[in-house]
Amino acid sequence: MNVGHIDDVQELRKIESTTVPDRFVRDVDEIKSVIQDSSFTEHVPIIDLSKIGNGNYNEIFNLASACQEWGFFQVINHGVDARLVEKIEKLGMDFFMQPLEEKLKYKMLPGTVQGYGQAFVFSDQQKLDWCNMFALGIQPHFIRNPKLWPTNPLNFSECIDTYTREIRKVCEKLLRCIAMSLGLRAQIFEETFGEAVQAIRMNYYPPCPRPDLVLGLSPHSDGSALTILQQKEGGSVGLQLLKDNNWVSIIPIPGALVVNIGDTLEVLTNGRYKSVEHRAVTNMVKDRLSIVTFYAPSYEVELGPMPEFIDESNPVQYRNYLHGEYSKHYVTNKLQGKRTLDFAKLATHIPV
Ligand SMILES: O=C(O)CCC(=O)C(=O)O
Ligand SMILES: [Fe+2]
Repeated sequence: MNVGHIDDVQELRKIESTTVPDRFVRDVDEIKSVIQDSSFTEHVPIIDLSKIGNGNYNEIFNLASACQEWGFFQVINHGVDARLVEKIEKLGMDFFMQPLEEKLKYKMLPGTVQGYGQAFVFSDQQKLDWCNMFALGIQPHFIRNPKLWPTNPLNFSECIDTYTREIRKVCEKLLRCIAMSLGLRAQIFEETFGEAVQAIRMNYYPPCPRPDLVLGLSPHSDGSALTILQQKEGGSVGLQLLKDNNWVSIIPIPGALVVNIGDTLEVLTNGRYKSVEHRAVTNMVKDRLSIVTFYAPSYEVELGPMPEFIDESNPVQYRNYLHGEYSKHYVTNKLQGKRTLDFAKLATHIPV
């Protein structure tokens, strides 16, 4: 695989150029509406997780509509300690601010998705994202690569361990709530998933001299069941989702977690809850750190639409497959909107 030369965007930033290398410059149609129309003010729904814990059916109803209409929502009162959130953000920033040489000790090798670098680059023709990533497999334990767990900054790895354990509880709780919002038994996903796979990715977007020409992260849907994203306060607004053909910015609520439906839940619900295409854009003066958790079924689990979502007016839309096969397909293809899910989509028959 020849991925060509991949510039490290933080190093580019140090040159203080007013231009960006060609490999980062997107085609016009790809970039459209990166500069937001400020009159576009729709907000993703807000879900109060503490209300659901108290059996508030109204909030479950809100969750159902958030999943169905948006595929994205912000969660408040999620129970993760604010000090832990602050700590991982600080250590994450400290990690990215280290000299390149230190970070390259954990280099993400071409074609792999763990460590420091740019994932999803497979050819020297591919455009690059204005982003540095640091990713780790967390659970089950066998997906961990201990060589990639940093010794610097001090306590970073320990903090990742604590943080991911806390976030896992939120994932489990959210999946129970989502099951209830679909009229299913709360434990159904837990039972289906087996020993769930959990991974973390920190995305660091330095300021960019030409935010109008580049993307922070290419449009994609997530291959997970559920994704939880936390963003450092004071950073730029960067995450956008595609709704009714418009890119809508998610304005962060301090302390909230952004949650989105991944491809796996789309398949399981036979398209009732769909994964939504999203991307990140950059800013000329502000940087941004996002800390993202991907939560998915065990690799050995066979997935396909659940019978509860199939009837005469809702024919089967996806085939059955092992989650491990999908996961492999996902990480060996470039990010390209929702195209990755074609892997599972059945051809739709147009009646004649
Ligand atoms: O940084 C962001 O806002 C987007 C991150 C994301 O979509 C991802 O890591 O899958
Ligand atoms: Fe994503």
